[in-house]
Formats: sequence, C-alpha cells, structure tokens
Amino acid sequence: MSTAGQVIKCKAAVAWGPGQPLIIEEIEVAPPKKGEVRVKILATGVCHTDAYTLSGKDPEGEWWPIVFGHEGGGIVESVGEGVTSVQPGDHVIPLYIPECGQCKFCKSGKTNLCSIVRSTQGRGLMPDETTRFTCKGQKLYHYMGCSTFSQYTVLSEISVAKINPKAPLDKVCLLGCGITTGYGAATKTANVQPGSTVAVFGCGGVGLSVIQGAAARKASQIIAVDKNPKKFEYAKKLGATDFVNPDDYDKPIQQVLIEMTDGGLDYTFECIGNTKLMRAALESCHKGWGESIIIGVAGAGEEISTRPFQLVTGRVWKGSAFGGVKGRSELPSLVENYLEKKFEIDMFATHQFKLGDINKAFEIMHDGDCIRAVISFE
Ligand SMILES: NC(=O)c1ccc[n+]([C@@H]2O[C@H](COP(=O)([O-])OP(=O)(O)OC[C@H]3O[C@@H](n4cnc5c(N)ncnc54)[C@H](O)[C@@H]3O)[C@@H](O)[C@H]2O)c1
Ligand SMILES: N[C@@H](CCC(=O)N[C@@H](CSCO)C(=O)NCC(=O)O)C(=O)O
Repeated sequence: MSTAGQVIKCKAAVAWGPGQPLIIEEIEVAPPKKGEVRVKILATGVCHTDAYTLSGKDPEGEWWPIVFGHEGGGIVESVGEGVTSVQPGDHVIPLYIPECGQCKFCKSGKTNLCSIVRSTQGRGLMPDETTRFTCKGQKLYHYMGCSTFSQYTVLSEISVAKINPKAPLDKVCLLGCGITTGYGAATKTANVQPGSTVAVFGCGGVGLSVIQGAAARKASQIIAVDKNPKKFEYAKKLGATDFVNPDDYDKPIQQVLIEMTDGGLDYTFECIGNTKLMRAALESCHKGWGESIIIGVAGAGEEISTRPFQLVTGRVWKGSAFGGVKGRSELPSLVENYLEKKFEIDMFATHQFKLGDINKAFEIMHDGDCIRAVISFE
C-alpha cells in the first residue's frame, strides 16, 4: 500500500542533547512538501562530523533534539509537488551540499557551495523554516539537510543525487561524505599533477581517500602521516609510498617532511581537524608553489595561524568542502567507477552495525581501528 501523502512512523536515532548517547525512538516523518522528497534510508555511514556536532563543539550545532547522519543511501519513497528530477523507486545519495544549478555559486563554475537551502539547513530546518520530524509531540531538527540516522527522511530535491540502482547502498552511501571529500580534495580542489609530491596528515576515511585521489593522479611520492600505525596498511593499499608517525621524531613534523622531500611538498592535506597540524601542513609545503588544503573540521573558537612570510614566499592555503564535488552532476560517475572496479570503496567499510547499536559505532570510531562504520536499517 502506498505511503505517499501520509505521515510515516519509523525508527530513528535521536540526539536529545549534546554529549548524550543517541536514543532509538519511534518518530513521525511528515510527507514531503513542494520541492522535497521523502527517502527510505537503507544504510548510512557514521562520520566524525556527526560525533563532532554531537559533542557540542560545532558552532552551528545548537539545535536539539536532532536526527544526525549525513552519509546515507536510500530509495525515494514519495515526492512533493513540482519534483521532476527523481521519482519513487530511484536510488539516491543525500547531499549536504546541494546543487541547484541556478544560484550565483552554482553558475560561477568556481565552487560546489550551492547557496540554496544553506541558511535554513545551518539551523536544522527545511527551506520553509519548519521540520518534517516529530517525536513525543516535540519537533526534531534536521542535520546538514540529510538526517540519515532515520529509516525515513525528507530532503530538498536539490539535495539528492540519483545513482545507478545496481550499486550496493551499504557501500556507496560512503560517497555521501568522507570518500568523496578526500578524493575530490586531491583531484578537484588541489588538482594534483602527475609526478608531484603529496603529504596527507591523518589517514582516516578522508585522508585515505586523498591518497586514493593522489594515486589516481599519478603523484610520484605520497607520504601518509598518522599517529596510528595501523592506518598505514590501508594507506599502502591505496597508493601511499612513505609512512611517517610524528611520535617517532623529536623534531617538528614539518622539518621531517621538508628534509624527506628536498625542500617541501607540492601538496599537503590536513584531514584531522587539528589547527596545529593545519599549520604544520602549510609549513611542509615547498617554497614558491606548495599548496596546503584544509579538510579537517576544527572546534568552535579555534583559529589557524602561521607567519605571513610563509604565504608571502608562495605557499598557498586553501580549504575544501565535500572535495569541491558537485553532488548531483558528479557523484553518479563516481558510483559508475566503483561498479567498474576503478574506484575503491569496500575497504573503507570496516565495521557494520544495525541501527539499535549506533552508539557502538560512535565508540568504535573513537578507538582508532575503524575507517567507517556502516549502519543498516533492515
Ligand atoms: N571538509 C569536509 O568537507 C569534510 C568532510 C568530511 C569530514 N571532514 C573532517 O575531516 C576530518 C577527518 O575525518 P575522518 O573521518 O577521516 O576522521 P578520522 O578520525 O577517521 O581520521 C583522522 C586520522 O587522524 C589521525 N590523527 C589524529 N591526531 C593525529 C595527530 N596529532 N597526528 C597524526 N595523526 C593524527 C588519527 O589516527 C586518524 O587516523 C574530521 O575533522 C572530519 O570532521 C571534513
Ligand atoms: N558547521 C561548522 C563546520 C562544519 C563543517 O566544516 N562542515 C563541512 C562538512 S563536514 C562533513 O563531514 C563543510 O563542508 N561544510 C560546508 C557547509 O556546511 O556549507 C562550523 O560552523 O564551523
């Protein structure tokens, strides 16, 4: 029987307040309004950014109770008025950076940061300033326009990428954030050139994906930097050539890397969210041309600094959100590359849990053994 137009009752992991464990609740999900779609989520990754906002460190994360999750895969259940680009049954990946194709940002050709829905999304609301979730008579906020820790969620039409239904959603859901972010940061934001040298600070899901991107671009030297040596096995499989544990040295890591690379690297990437390492990554760059890309998310109130002379002498500091990737137009081809075995995803999905064990997924993520935990709903 069709559920279109009806309120759906389903399970979701609800965060009632900062620092509290998620509680599995029965929630109500309203039908999609004009320009919106309701999606049945089949799988979702758990990202460090979910944990970061849950911890209370996100300056934008003041909206409680909330349904987290932004690395999901699902099937369109119903669509609201005026929706033409997807229909019930389509397989989709939710996008925390939408792509309207019409706004100043989308038309610029310079960025993936679509401006439509961003202001309400940053306040946990749908574009009409309301939410589609309730629990025990209370409204629940949305997270990053996605809220994939729910069996059903509502998104803007421009916040879903339609993908090949042959792709396993419990794997390609990871393209909703970490893997695309790292790969895109290397191949789009930095546009790593063949024969160049690269250092990647932090070899979690994001850093490993930078390595995959740098290897695809035929970088000649890819240095994996991590305090956890277990990450080096994954880094090697994805194409890293050198491995550096900062704890093995009694000098600053930038000095170690500069000495290893005849004066510094062509590209460095910070994939941790540590402002001291953002500085170290910049200062590891080669004088005159080295570029450092910040990907890691730092806590509220934290700031970056360096001697301005580092920039005066030609190093470039950049940032990257979702790897500079335009989700609706570019994610489908990453899915095809995965299906054609040209692109690695499976290795990243190291742990699997059911929704009821989602707090274990958060715990294991902090252990350091996990690249990505994938939650399934069935
Ligand atoms: N900009 C974006 O669009 C975007 C997207 C996704 C994630 N992120 C952010 O990227 C960062 C990385 O995400 P992730 O999922 O890969 O995280 P992760 O925790 O899995 O990986 C971080 C890695 O850094 C290592 N590390 C920690 N401290 C270190 C230190 N002092 N020296 C060396 N290594 C150290 C850890 O051992 C780990 O392997 C997070 O801050 C996340 O919030 C940003
Ligand atoms: N809201 C925080 C920053 C959080 C942040 O940097 N988010 C990244 C995505 S992390 C995905 O796991 C991002 O790209 N944001 C772009 C956007 O949200 O438009 C803060 O206010 O500091």
